[in-house]
Amino acid sequence: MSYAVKEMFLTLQGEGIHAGRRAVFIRFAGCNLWSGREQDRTSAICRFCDTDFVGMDGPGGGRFPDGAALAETAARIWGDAPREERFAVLTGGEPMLQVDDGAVDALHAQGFTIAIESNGTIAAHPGIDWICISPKAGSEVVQRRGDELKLVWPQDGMDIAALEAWDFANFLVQPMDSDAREENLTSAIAFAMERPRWRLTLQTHKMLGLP
Ligand SMILES: C[S@@+](CC[C@H](N)C(=O)[O-])C[C@H]1O[C@@H](n2cnc3c(N)ncnc32)[C@H](O)[C@@H]1O
Ligand SMILES: Nc1nc2[nH]cc(C(=O)O)c2c(=O)[nH]1
Ligand code: SF4
Ligand SMILES: [Mg+2]
Repeated sequence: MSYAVKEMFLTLQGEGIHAGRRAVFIRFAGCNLWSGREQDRTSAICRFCDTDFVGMDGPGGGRFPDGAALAETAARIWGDAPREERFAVLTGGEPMLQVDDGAVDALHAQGFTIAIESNGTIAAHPGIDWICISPKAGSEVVQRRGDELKLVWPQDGMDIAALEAWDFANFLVQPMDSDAREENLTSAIAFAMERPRWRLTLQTHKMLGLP
């Protein structure tokens, strides 16, 4: 199938266990928890999104006819750095609306280790090498195992004990970026102080001025 990609760019992973790692980000267009239109935000399931994922008009974005075209562009963006370190982060929008065998096999054929950032409402593709799930209150998460669970905090109506029963190797709490970011940071610090199983993660790319 073809893929609608908002943007594709080289940066450092800003969040989570792989923070600081060189990565090609592939931001797929569209999400199942919000249309991406501001007028729909207050009625959406996910209301705090910090990302423009509408359309295919960003840097490196476009319609890719098949996995080979997607992966060749990712490899070109990775450039001359060592091939054995190639690392791609599939995000969006919700990448699992589009990611399929064609994308995963072609990225692997180009030597990429593949990570995903997903809301977990659609099962992750089994070929993905690193699964990060970020649950959203009011949604049904079906992907309850993976490498990192990244809880954006605070979120009303989140059952933390239920999250802790899921099968993740790492439990991370990330302060919500909003007009209340300072209170949210204080709350996220308190969350991690009270629950030593959870680690604080910050959106370091925003501090560094990286995309
Ligand atoms: C834009 S989402 C795209 C991937 C997927 N739809 C998801 O929600 O996981 C990428 C990451 O940013 C997080 N995020 C989105 N808005 C945020 C905000 N305002 N503050 C902190 N993290 C946010 C999401 O929870 C997710 O972990
Ligand atoms: N540098 C950088 N790191 C990120 N980690 C997760 C991101 C995302 O939007 O999925 C993101 C992003 O947009 N930029
Ligand atoms: S699920 Fe992810 S991409 Fe969709 S609106 Fe929420 S944070 Fe944004
Ligand atoms: Mg982001």
